[in-house]
Amino acid sequence: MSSFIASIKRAATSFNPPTLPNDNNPLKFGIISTADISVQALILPARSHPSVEVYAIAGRNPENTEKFAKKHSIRKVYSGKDAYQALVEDPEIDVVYIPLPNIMHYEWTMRSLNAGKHVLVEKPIAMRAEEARRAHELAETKGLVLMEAMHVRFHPAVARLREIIERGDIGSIKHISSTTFLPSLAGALYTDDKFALGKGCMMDVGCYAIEMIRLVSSSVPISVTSAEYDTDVHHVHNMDDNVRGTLQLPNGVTADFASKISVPPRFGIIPKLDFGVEVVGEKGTAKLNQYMFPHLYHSIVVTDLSGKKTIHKAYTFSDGDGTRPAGEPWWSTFRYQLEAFVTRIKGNKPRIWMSKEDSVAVMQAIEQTYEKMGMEARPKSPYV
Ligand SMILES: NC(=O)C1=CN([C@@H]2O[C@H](COP(=O)(O)OP(=O)(O)OC[C@H]3O[C@@H](n4cnc5c(N)ncnc54)[C@H](OP(=O)(O)O)[C@@H]3O)[C@@H](O)[C@H]2O)C=CC1
Ligand SMILES: O=C1OC[C@@H](O)[C@H](O)[C@H]1O
Repeated sequence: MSSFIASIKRAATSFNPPTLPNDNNPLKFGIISTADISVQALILPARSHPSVEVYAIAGRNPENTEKFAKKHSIRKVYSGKDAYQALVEDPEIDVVYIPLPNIMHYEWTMRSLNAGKHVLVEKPIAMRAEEARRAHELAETKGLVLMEAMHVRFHPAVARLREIIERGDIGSIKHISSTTFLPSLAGALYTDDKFALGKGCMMDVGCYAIEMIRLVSSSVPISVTSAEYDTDVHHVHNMDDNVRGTLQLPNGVTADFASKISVPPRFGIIPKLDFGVEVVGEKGTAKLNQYMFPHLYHSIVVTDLSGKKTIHKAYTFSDGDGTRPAGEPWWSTFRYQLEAFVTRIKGNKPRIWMSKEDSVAVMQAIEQTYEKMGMEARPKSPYV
């Protein structure tokens, strides 16, 4: 009962976090578009980060954009046809956050970097591994920070799972299984026009399943050995859903993943979500249940060969210091991600990072999955 109440308290605080005053010279963030995800991914996390001010927003529709800015107390509004470019050129802005449809990520990352801004771009970083590489090369040349918002990496629960594996509790890894099942209420149904925007299950939640396998195994490269999909929920011939795949990792380790964005509710009403990663080792297994919203609840279940189970949980880090705080139990993956991103911009080393190599490896695995499914690859960015 007490853990249920603690979970409700964490959920309530994460949806309505305390607003801390900004420090003297906060980083000014500009958001390109009024995408819903910016609220969870940046606007709420920024409230409790003294070094972040969500300063500007750009949207295509003036009325919507004004309304969004007012609701979230954003000072500066750009709207209309040239709004995105005007925002990236705003000399006041230090960082651009890009929650645009996937097909637009590469273009607006390149435009923002060329305008001298640091960039936080939604997952997947681009349409192709080559675009991810080029974007990172430009960031390196310009001395700017670019990071793909692969938020599931950043929570202490994931770090704890890695510690358990690294200290040998389950012995050497043999197999990893990873699942991302999103309820149909939360996943947008695919229609024909979504292909051009770069949608598809692998570009949506499938990339998390791949990322979790990479993360717990610390493996680059990985290679996709088989993949299959269904189209029977959306009935759109080139839209993958219910993807199942297998992977080969270094040292003979194997993996499988399954991803769906349209899992029907249990009994017609209870949303069913499953974001789990299970690692099978020679001395036991370790499973992290619920890596997507781990601040709400999660568990890491370690089972030894005799069947004995030990449960671990981690809502904060145990080694907090001045540049890398321990966090708060209600901090979401997005709040920890923002902490790491700002730490890097300030020239310090974050505990966890999503590097160029990580982003390129995820994109490569997505490309390989489409190829193995015998499916048309998502379009490349038209931006040159
Ligand atoms: N981390 C997470 O948990 C989540 C991440 N995401 C990621 O965020 C990104 C955006 O998600 P998505 O579902 O595509 O969001 P939307 O379909 O809501 O699109 C985002 C915004 O892009 C702008 N836009 C510009 N051109 C177009 C266009 N041609 N069609 C539609 N919108 C356009 C619109 O803003 P405006 O009109 O204001 O300019 C729109 O609100 C994706 O990369 C997705 O992977 C999404 C959900 C959750
Ligand atoms: O990243 C995501 O996670 C949550 C989903 O609702 C969304 O479709 C996806 O892009």
